[in-house]
Amino acid sequence: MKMHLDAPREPRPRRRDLHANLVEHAYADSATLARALAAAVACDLRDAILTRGLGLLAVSGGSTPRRFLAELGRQRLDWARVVVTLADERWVTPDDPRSNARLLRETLFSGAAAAARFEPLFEPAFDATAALPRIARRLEALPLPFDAVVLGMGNDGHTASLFPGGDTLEQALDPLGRARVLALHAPAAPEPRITLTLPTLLATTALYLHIEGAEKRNVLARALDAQTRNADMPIRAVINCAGEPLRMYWAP
Ligand SMILES: O=C1O[C@H](COP(=O)(O)O)[C@@H](O)[C@H](O)[C@H]1O
Repeated sequence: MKMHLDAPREPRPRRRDLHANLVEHAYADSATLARALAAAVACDLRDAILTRGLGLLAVSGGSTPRRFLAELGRQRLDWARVVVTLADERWVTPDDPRSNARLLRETLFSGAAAAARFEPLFEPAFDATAALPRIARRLEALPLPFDAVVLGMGNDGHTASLFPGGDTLEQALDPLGRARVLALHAPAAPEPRITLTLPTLLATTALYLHIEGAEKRNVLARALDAQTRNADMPIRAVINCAGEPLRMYWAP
């Protein structure tokens, strides 16, 4: 397994293997976690810029990553050489408070990182399904693998917008599936979603899971239970299928 450095001068995290393919980095609080995760992702991007001239990053939305995204935007990086997309998007307009693109505008892209190129998972269209071909064309042009993918997780075990009960979940979880991105409707999701598929999320050099709080830790433990199926809690499919151990960043 590869070693990597956490943020310089920060207290060392508690680090332990929770599963053959899941390494936990536990921090004392959310602010320390955000700095450490931002420093780790910035290292991945700088390395990629040196190696191949650009850094390719996918980040998640929702409520958890706000502080991390703001920290990441403050990292010293040649942002003009970075391409950013989302792991998933809610089917709302880009100025809606639930838009993950809006979250990025308010955090990651509020300073120097605005020089990065952003590939949104949104196109003006009648609905998510109608927008999909245009979004997919843009995503297919990205030079995968990603250099870093940062996932979140909901309390039902969804990650990106791979929701239990989603109408296209089986296709989205197919490790050999060809689609990079799909539209998905799920009973638990308040609006239709656009999500990167499992093989797309796993096409990355570094794969992170950012979760906070005791409840999400318990959700993760349930996902790893022998009785759980990938389709019940899709985060399980990510952990089991990732080519490199998933780096879980957690704080209480
Ligand atoms: O809807 C979503 O939920 C998950 C988890 O969000 P959180 O608010 O519980 O942190 C997120 O990872 C995903 O990107 C988002 O669209």
